[in-house]
Order: sequence, then C-alpha cells, then structure tokens
Amino acid sequence: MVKVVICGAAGGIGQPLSLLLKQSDLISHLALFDVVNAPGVATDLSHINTGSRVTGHGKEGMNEAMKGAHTVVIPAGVPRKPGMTRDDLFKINAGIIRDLAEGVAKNCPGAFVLVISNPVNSTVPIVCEVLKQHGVFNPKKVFGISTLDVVRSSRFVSEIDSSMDPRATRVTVIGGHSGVTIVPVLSQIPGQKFTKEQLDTLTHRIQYGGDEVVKAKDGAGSATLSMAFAGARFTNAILEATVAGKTGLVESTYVNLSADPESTAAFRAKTGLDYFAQDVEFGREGVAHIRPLPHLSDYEQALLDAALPELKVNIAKGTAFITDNSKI
Ligand SMILES: NC(=O)C1=CN([C@@H]2O[C@H](COP(=O)(O)OP(=O)(O)OC[C@H]3O[C@@H](n4cnc5c(N)ncnc54)[C@H](O)[C@@H]3O)[C@@H](O)[C@H]2O)C=CC1
Ligand SMILES: O=C([O-])CC(=O)C(=O)O
Repeated sequence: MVKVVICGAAGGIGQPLSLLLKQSDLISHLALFDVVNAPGVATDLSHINTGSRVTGHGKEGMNEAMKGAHTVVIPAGVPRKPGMTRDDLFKINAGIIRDLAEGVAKNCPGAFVLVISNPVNSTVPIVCEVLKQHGVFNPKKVFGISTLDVVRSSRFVSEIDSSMDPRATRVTVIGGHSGVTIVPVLSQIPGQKFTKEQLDTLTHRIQYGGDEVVKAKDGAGSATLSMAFAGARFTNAILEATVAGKTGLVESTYVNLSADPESTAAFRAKTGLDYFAQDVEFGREGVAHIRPLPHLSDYEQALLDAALPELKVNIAKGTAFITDNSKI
C-alpha cells in the first residue's frame, strides 16, 4: 500500500498536482487534505479510471489523511502577490508548515516529506527541526522541491538555442529557491557555450522566473501549473526510487546536508551551511548520495558567493522559528 498525501490539495498547485499524481501506477491511495474544498476535489478525481483510491479530508481531517502515509507533499499556504518576496510569506506559511510537520511526526514519522511551500529556504529547516524535536528526523527523507528552477532552466536555454531539446537538456541548479540564492550551473551543459550577455539574460530569468509569473498573474497568485508539473516530476522520481527500486535517478533538490555527511563535510566546514540545493542521487531510503559541487565557472562562483549570505539568513530564520519556540 503506497499512500501519498497532498496537503493544500484544493489550491492552485494542489489541484493540478493531484491530477498528475492520479496517473501514477505506483500510488495506491491518494489522500487529499485541505482546510477548504478537499472532499469536492477528491470526489471529482476519484472518477478517473486509474488504480489509486482517492479520499478527501477537510479541516479536521489532517490526522486521518496522514495516517500511515508513504509520502507527504506540501503545497499548503499562501502564494505571493506582486511586490512581495518569498520571505514575506514566512509570517503566515511558517506556522502552517510547523503544524503539518507535527502531523507527519505523529501520524507517519517514516514518511518522505516533499516541501513546495515558500519560502522553501526556510520551510525545509522548519520541517526538519519539528521532526528532530519528535525524535523522528531522517535527513534522507526531507526535500525542498526546487525542480521548477531546473524545469525553467531547461526551457529557457532551449529558447536561446533552438537545437537544444528542452526535455533532454538537464541543468544542475544549486543553492536555494529564491532570487540570488538560485544558482544555475549553465557551464556544465554539454556542448554549450553562452556569451556573457546570454549568461546574464538566462541567469536573471531563471533566478526571477517566479516573479515573471507573479507579475503576469497580476495579483491572482504565482506559478501553479508549471509548479504542479515540476512537483509531479519530483514526486514520481521519489516513488520510482523508493517504491519501484529504480536506480540512477538524479534531481537538484534542497536538502539537509547531514543526509550524506561524508560527501558534504568539506562544503559544510567551508560555508557553515546545513542546507543546500544540489544534485542528489535517489535510492530506496531517499537520499542515496549528494553529489559534490560541479565545477563552477568564475561567473558561477561569483553567483554562489552572492547566494551564501542570504541562504544563511533564510536557514537561521526557519531553524529559530522552531528552536526558539520549543513549546509547540
Ligand atoms: N517550490 C516552488 O518552486 C514553488 C512554491 N510555491 C509555493 O506553494 C504554495 C502554494 O501556492 P498555491 O497553490 O499557488 O496557493 P493557493 O492559495 O492556491 O493554495 C494553497 C492551498 O493551501 C491550503 N491551506 C492553507 N493552510 C492550510 C493548512 N494548514 N493545511 C492544509 N491546507 C492549507 C489553502 O486552503 C489552499 O487551498 C505557496 O507558498 C507558494 O509560494 C509556488 C510555486 C513554486
Ligand atoms: O515565485 C513564487 O512566489 C513562486 C515560486 O516559488 C516560483 O514560481 O518559483
């Protein structure tokens, strides 16, 4: 029995993500939790003729939804409006994520937890700290989904060079998931050599792709459909590795570096960071290996240097939200 829970399932991301995951043959039970409209969305999806059972769980239904889950995907919380940074969402989303992490600790302490809610740089540390307080933290099982940065990179590169197939062009994106903390490693794309001007354009567009959507939606929210695509790609990769035992799966994702202490020791000592997005190889237990940093060009090294201070502040903020409020 593979139960996957979507928290925030009736939202802009939650609905299309649930639709995409209803198509997975690796899921036997899709449990949709939201404080509004979950039963309606669940009933609608439940008529689709794939193998999984779908259940809907409203406001009081978190425990029931999470009981025995294999994987919990979290796109719950508020999205940005024009003029806001992702960090501006912390005030509301931090408490939502803390409560959901509590639910995981109590109902499915061994589950894989895939965090979409922003600010990801801080919400992932919140989840980890809550699980630590409950004595159930396994760093191999908690992920911040930064796949949309990778998806955008592949697409935007193909718009500059039409000979590149956006599906086949894999781009490593390191750092975090907001503005300058997003560091695309474009120098490692095989056979590709961008001019400085192209690099500037591509890098800015990848770092601020989220803002492009927020602006275009003009007050109606942020990326939902492309995020659902990215979220489904990431969740499917986790399920293929952990349920089906498929090997060789790699995604750039934001993780706690203690998931692979050996491989990350030097980087942690040098930067003082406990969380970072990097290429991660998946295995049966989740993180199998965090790859060492790829070779960075001088351009990318400068981007990384600019990313580190903000990332550090974001991580400290998420961590302190739990460790300084330890009576949750
Ligand atoms: N990681 C990434 O790359 C991306 C992250 N995001 C983030 O995803 C989050 C969700 O975005 P949207 O789906 O557009 O927002 P939305 O407002 O359309 O949907 C959020 C859903 O969460 C539900 N919700 C609120 N509190 C809840 C709780 N305590 N338990 C369960 N459900 C709860 C709401 O009722 C709503 O249905 C935002 O924080 C946004 O910034 C958005 C795009 C990309
Ligand atoms: O920009 C936002 O607020 C949503 C997001 O994380 C993205 O689209 O990358």
